[in-house]
Amino acid sequence: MTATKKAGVLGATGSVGQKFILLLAEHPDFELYNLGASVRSAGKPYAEAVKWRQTATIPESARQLVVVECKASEFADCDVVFSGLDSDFAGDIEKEFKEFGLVVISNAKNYRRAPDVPLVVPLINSSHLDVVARRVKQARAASKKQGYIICNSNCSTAGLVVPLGALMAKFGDISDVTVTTLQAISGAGFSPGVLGFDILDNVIPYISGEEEKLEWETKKILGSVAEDDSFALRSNMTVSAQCNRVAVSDGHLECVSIKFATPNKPSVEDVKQALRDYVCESQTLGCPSAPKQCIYVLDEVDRPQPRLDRNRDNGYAISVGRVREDPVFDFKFIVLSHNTVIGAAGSGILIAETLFKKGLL
Ligand SMILES: NC(=O)C1=CN([C@@H]2O[C@H](COP(=O)(O)OP(=O)(O)OC[C@H]3O[C@@H](n4cnc5c(N)ncnc54)[C@H](OP(=O)(O)O)[C@@H]3O)[C@@H](O)[C@H]2O)C=CC1
Ligand SMILES: N[C@@H](CC(=O)OP(=O)(O)O)C(=O)O
Repeated sequence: MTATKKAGVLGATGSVGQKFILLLAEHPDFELYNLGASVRSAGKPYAEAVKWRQTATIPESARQLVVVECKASEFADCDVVFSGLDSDFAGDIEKEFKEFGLVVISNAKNYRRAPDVPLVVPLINSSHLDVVARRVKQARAASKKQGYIICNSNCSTAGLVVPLGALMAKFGDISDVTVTTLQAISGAGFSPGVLGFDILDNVIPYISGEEEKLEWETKKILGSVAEDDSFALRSNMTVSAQCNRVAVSDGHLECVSIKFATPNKPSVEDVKQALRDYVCESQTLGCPSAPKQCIYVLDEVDRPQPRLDRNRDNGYAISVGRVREDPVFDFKFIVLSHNTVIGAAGSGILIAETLFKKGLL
């Protein structure tokens, strides 16, 4: 099958960027067309510019592509641009791309709180893309090219909101959430990343800004779209997060407790079944990267585990285990998500596939 849409990747040499290269290399709809990174990398063939850290080898389709600077004019022919840029630089660069009329799907934090920017975890709130759909249709009717930014969430937030959203869809509002994360080192990126000496034989109980992101982004993602197309935060939910860095390469594990707003509580078996039954829009649309199952509920007492479970459905699925009653809240469980796939590059690709299926790219 020949890919029909040209894709650019910004930050192509980084932790998220390398995952984009792997996931897009054989993609049926998107062709790796332009790769961007800093001036340190620009001008070199990708294989020379990148310090490759994936277990799969560099795809042939990327090896010889010459990395360019992240200037919108270099990406003028792209139908979609995926950004895995360092957040120190993503703000200005993504804005320039949007103003140039390009579609940017960003992994950086810079625009997640912007009132007109959808913050999307495609397994749970792809409905927020409707805002973009309306803007694109209006622009097309006026024969204009519409640039816009869509953001992915923080990687820990992506894992958390999937079971929360699935349970809210079945049983109604959740009023209280506590989450303690054990986050992989790939989440800290490669430049400079976590020093081996700091993480070996150790756990670091602090990740800058992470707890605030989990507590805020969850409410935007699980919130609604107001009549004026702004995003209304879910105000009746309190989220409390504690974040830790652990010596795992990929895969964020999260210990979650939840309390439902309703006095009529489901049983543990009802909760497990609702998670297993959950179906997302990218599945019903037939998006090529959609997981076979959004949420795998594991019954083994010692699962999920990052090394054993992070690659379910190529990293696009979430694993949930140890679902049980909580003596303080209602239920507690463990969530595992692949931080650079469904927590980053994979989410971006599912968003683009959803736009493509809906004729918006
Ligand atoms: N890692 C993860 O699990 C997740 C990360 N994110 C977010 O995604 C983004 C990328 O993260 P990550 O891949 O981990 O980071 P890395 O540090 O691994 O990669 C950063 C990328 O940005 C490029 N870059 C740095 N400076 C500039 C510049 N001045 N101009 C253009 N490009 C530049 C680098 O290019 P060069 O090699 O040339 O320096 C590199 O390609 C961040 O905003 C991060 O917060 C989001 C979700 C999950
Ligand atoms: N901070 C996350 C990675 C991430 O998602 O960052 P951000 O929210 O800035 O995109 C981690 O360290 O694992």
